[in-house]
Amino acid sequence: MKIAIAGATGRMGRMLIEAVLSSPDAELVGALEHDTCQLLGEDAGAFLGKKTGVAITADITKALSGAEFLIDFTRPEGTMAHLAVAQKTGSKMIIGTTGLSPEQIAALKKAAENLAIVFAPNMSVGVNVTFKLLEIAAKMLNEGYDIEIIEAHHRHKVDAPSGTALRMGEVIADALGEKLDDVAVYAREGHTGERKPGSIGFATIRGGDIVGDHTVLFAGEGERIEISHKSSSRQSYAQGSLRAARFLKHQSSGLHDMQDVLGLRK
Ligand SMILES: NC(=O)C1=CN([C@@H]2O[C@H](COP(=O)(O)OP(=O)(O)OC[C@H]3O[C@@H](n4cnc5c(N)ncnc54)[C@H](OP(=O)(O)O)[C@@H]3O)[C@@H](O)[C@H]2O)C=CC1
Ligand SMILES: O=C(O)C1=N[C@H](C(=O)O)C[C@H](O)C1
Repeated sequence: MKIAIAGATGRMGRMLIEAVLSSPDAELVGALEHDTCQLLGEDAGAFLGKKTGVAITADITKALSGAEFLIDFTRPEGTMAHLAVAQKTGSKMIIGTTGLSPEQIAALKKAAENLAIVFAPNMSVGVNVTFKLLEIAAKMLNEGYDIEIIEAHHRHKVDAPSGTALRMGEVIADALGEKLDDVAVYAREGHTGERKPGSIGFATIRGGDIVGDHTVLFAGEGERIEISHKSSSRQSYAQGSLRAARFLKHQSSGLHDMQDVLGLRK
C-alpha cells in the first residue's frame, strides 16, 4: 500500500509514519505539512533516525502523486483542503480528524460518491467494540438510569467534547430512539435546576499527556454502571488506520467508518 501521511510532524502523524515504516505491506510515499512548518524538506523519518527518501512537503499535489492512500489526522480545514486534491489524484482517504462541522461532513459524503473514504473519530479496535457495548447497555438500561459521558485528553487537544465522546452519545441516543441534538447537555454552570430526565450529559477534562479516556456512566437508584475505555498509547489509532487502508483496497467509493472496517455494523 503506497501511503501518504498528512500532519506528518504531529502527534498522530509521527505515530503513523512509524507504523507505516514497520508494516511489511505499507510504503511511505508522501509526508504533508502546512507551509509554516519548520521541518519542510527534512526526511519524514528523521525523528526516528531513519532515512525514508520522502521529504516533508507543503505541496499537496506532490505529496499525493503516487499515493493510493492518504491518512489524515490534522484539523478540519486541513482535511478539507487535502480532500479536494485527493479527489483529483484518486487517493483513498483515511480521516481521523475530529471537530468537523455538519457542512464539512456533508462535503465528505458528497466526495465519497466517487472516492473511498474511512472517516472515524476513533480508529482503535477497543473503542469501536465499546460502541457496541454501549448500544447493548443503553437498550437494557433505558429506564431509571441517567447517562453521563466523561472524557479526558491531553492539554493540547483543541476540540471538545472529543469526537469519540460525541459518537458515544450518538450511539446511545440512537439505541434509545432519540437524536443526540435533542437530548445532549454539553455544559452546566450556576443554578441549573434538577437534571432533565432523558438527557445525556457531557463532561470534559483537559490536562497533561492523557492520551484519551472515555467513561459512560449509567447512574440509577442504588447502583451505577460505568463502561470505560482508556488509551495509554496512540499505537492503536495508527494500527486501526492501517486496517482501514487494507479495507479500502477493496472499495471504490463510499463513506465508511471503523464499524465497517471491523465488521461490527449490525
Ligand atoms: N480518529 C482517531 O482515532 C484519532 C483522532 N485524532 C484527531 O486527529 C487530529 C490530530 O491530532 P494530533 O495528532 O494529536 O494533533 P497535532 O496537533 O499533534 O497534529 C496535527 C498536525 O496537523 C497539522 N495541521 C494543523 N492545521 C493544519 C492545516 N490547516 N492544514 C494542514 N495541516 C495542519 C499540524 O501542524 P502544526 O503543528 O504546524 O500546526 C500538525 O502537524 C485531531 O483532530 C484529533 O482529535 C487523534 C487521535 C486519534
Ligand atoms: O485529540 C486526541 O488526542 C484524540 N482525539 C480523538 C477524539 O476526539 O475522540 C480520539 C482520541 O480520543 C484521541
